[in-house]
Amino acid sequence: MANTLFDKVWGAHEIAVLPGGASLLHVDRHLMHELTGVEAIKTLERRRVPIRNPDLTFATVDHVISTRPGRQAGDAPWSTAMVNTLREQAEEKGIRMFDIDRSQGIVHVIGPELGLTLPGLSIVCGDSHTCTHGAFGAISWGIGSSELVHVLATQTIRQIRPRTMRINFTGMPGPSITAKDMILHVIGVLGASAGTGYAVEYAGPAITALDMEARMTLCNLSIELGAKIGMIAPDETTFRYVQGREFAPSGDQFDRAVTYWRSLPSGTSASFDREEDVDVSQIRPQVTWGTSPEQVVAIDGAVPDPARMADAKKRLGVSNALDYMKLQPGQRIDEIKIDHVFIGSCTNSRISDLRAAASVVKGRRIAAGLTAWVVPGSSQVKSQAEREGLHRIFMEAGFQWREPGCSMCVGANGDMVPPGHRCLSTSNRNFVGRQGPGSMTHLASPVVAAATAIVGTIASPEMMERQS
Ligand SMILES: CC(C)[C@H](C(=O)O)[C@@H](O)C(=O)O
Ligand code: SF4
Repeated sequence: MANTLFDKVWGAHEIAVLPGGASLLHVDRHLMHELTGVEAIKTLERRRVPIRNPDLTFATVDHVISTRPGRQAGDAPWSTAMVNTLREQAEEKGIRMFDIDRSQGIVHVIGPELGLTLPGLSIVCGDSHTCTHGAFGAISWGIGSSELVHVLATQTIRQIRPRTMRINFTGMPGPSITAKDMILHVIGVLGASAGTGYAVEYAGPAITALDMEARMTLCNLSIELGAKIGMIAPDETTFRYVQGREFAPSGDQFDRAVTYWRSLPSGTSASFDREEDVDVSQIRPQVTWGTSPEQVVAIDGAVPDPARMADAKKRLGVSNALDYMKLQPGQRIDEIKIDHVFIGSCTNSRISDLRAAASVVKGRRIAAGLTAWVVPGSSQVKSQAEREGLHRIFMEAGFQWREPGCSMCVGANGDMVPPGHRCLSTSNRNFVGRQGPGSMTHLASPVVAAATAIVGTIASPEMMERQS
């Protein structure tokens, strides 16, 4: 039996199988942000335990840092203190920190951008969207606070080996369909807990055709499918992306690395604990209507009607979500009026996302009364966008152009959608209160976000064109 991509990478990191069956794995890269990192380092200090390998921990500030132009730290005393504490800790412990003067950004955007994220590595971070890095063929997952302390102290992690699942994307999606639509559709079809206990590999021609940024968007939502790990086999697209990045191997070492990386993809006879086929050939742009990413429909569809549902539990779930979202059963998606548009987050804040959104917005104005933000994923993305003049396109249309960070994805820094307001967001979670207490979130792709900002009701670029 040929091994899967997951089995090969896992096997290369397994130091021992512990009594009870869990594995002890070596951690190649530990990524850190202020919201979970600061406390972990304080715990180590209290216990007088040194950091085992500070060279393999890489820190940035993203969750609580202000995104206001001219920002230095937080917008509040507590967030400023948290950012400054991480700065002091990094300095003192010899941890490399990507601060606002140097490649700062959302941890899952800067890892790949700096070449820290590579095929075949094990990568952990105290953050559930660490699954993003699986786009490179790494095993990469979010860890909890006690695990974080363990990783800092030992550079290893104890982990129960997940089962393997392959999701085969069949058919090629139409030209206006993005990776965000593909993964939201998969979550809609399989459900938000389908991946629980599995490491998922995404495969098929529709996956191979994606560029690296789109692959990251897709893997980013693995945790919304329930899977801590989501992976895509490394290929020429991956190697081209990695080559020349700051922390990627270079020269001879790059060639040797590529030789190894070519051995990683699942063999043709690899077997998985579970396989699913999902047809993406007919899908339309996807928009969530409820309070879980699985509550998703096509943009030209309608909100479901719980009265038509046979299953009592499902009926209750749907009607609770509709109540919270202040929507009527059967209401058309394109009739939903939006107050806020947020283009950002580790899902969709990379340069290709901003280019796609800017191409929709160019020469137009956002709808009257609507607030629209663009928050680039990193300072590298921001500078690149500014070199291309994208910031001007957004600002001339009435968008706010902010500094990099998580921002309104979770509102940890105070960037929140006001209570009772409805936001079309390019992020990955639409949970109750996710973007602020009483806020309502609809998830969609950057092009849908851009068109929605212009029209004022949920719209695709095609719908926007038809209206003008
Ligand atoms: C705050 C952080 C720990 C959290 C996560 O783990 O994902 C956040 O990034 C999120 O997206 O909800
Ligand atoms: S952008 Fe959102 S999802 Fe991503 S790490 Fe930040 S808070 Fe979490």
